[in-house]
Amino acid sequence: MLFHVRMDVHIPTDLDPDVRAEIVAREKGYSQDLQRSGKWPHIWRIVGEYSNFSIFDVTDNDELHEILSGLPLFPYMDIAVTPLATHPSDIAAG
Ligand SMILES: O=C(O)CC1=CCC(=O)O1
Repeated sequence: MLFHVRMDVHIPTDLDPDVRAEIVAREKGYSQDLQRSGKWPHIWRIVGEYSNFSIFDVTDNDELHEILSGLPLFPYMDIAVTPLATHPSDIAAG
């Protein structure tokens, strides 16, 4: 199942810089492992915002929830999930 996910990051400005750097580094590793596995095939920075648009390719809602709630930055994010279905005009879908 494909999902479009928007993540808006709001790290408190008073968070210790070393703690912030450690969380952001863990986030990168977590994300890149999932990208390599094929479960997170796209991630795009939204221009001018500390936000991203991502595509997830997972088995079901529960797997997506597990992945998103495991993000090191999860406590500092607003997340919006949109499930995707095949468009009848998509030539790639046949
Ligand atoms: O910077 C972001 O958009 C938050 C994020 C998600 C995965 C990652 O590496 O950073």
